[in-house]
Amino acid sequence: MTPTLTISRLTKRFQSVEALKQVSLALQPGKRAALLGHNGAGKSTMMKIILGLIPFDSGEVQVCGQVPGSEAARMQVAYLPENVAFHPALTGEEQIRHYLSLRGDDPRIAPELLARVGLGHAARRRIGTYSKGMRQRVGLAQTLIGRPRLMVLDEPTSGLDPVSRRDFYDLLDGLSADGTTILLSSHALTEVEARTDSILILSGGQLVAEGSLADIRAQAVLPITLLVRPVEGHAASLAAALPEASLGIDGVLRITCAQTEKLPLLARITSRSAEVADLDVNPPSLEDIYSHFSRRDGQ
Ligand SMILES: Nc1ncnc2c1ncn2[C@@H]1O[C@H](COP(=O)(O)OP(=O)(O)OP(=O)(O)O)[C@@H](O)[C@H]1O
Repeated sequence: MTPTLTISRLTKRFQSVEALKQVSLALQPGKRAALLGHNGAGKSTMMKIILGLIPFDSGEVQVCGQVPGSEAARMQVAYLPENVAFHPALTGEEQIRHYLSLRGDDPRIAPELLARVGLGHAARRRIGTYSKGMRQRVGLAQTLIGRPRLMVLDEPTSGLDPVSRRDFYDLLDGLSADGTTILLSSHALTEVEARTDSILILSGGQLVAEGSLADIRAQAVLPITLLVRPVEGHAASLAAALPEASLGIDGVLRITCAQTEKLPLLARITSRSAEVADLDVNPPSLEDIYSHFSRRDGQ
């Protein structure tokens, strides 16, 4: 399958700052990728290059097989900036009709696009009366124009409440199922962990981790935590049998171990199953993995 986005050895410098250093990646059709990184990691610079808004120094970038920013590429790419600004005096429907006309599409589909982002009920109200979340949805409706093959979304869920965030990711699921590739930047690690296919971590301009959460978890080789709840009256005997465990005030035994030690440890615990009321195995969270990779680069 031909990737929707291909970046190889991309380097971008602003005077003395090397904002992107030899970044290479490929996104396949229908994949949802989260771009993570500390402030100044190079996320916006990468998005601007993909959109063709700024030039780069070396490397190669192809958007749907085209040069970024070319008319052929722009026809297939949609962008949602972090802070969307619309004319407050226009209604949502008028604003989307305007964008449809600019692109030469039928303005009559504006209500349908607004309904898809959950704004059907407010389509004829002035944008000046919309909440931040509603304005964000107008932005999202605008990105649906022209059925783009690549959507570049800069912190699309900032300012959205939990239900709106869930609706937003449901919409992305539908778009990716139809083959649209989605690249979104976010600082909300928990939601991208659950709702994207791959994770890209930029640190100091370098792509320090790339892959599914399982892939990058394996690359990070971080310890896992086992939580063992003893049967009442057996905490002391179980703690004695598991000397590496620490007993919390909640009565739960906590053991941190390397991935390779997990199965032998589980065998030891289950051999005393009469004393164990419950057992949880907690792999490192995306937050742990993200801190690991960001720290590795001295951030
Ligand atoms: N026009 C510019 N001129 C000079 N330096 C710039 C310019 N644009 C970005 N930079 C620098 O390039 C680096 C990467 O910036 P970028 O905006 O891409 O980071 P980011 O990951 O998007 O950060 P944030 O999460 O804060 O938005 C930073 O050191 C920034 O100061």
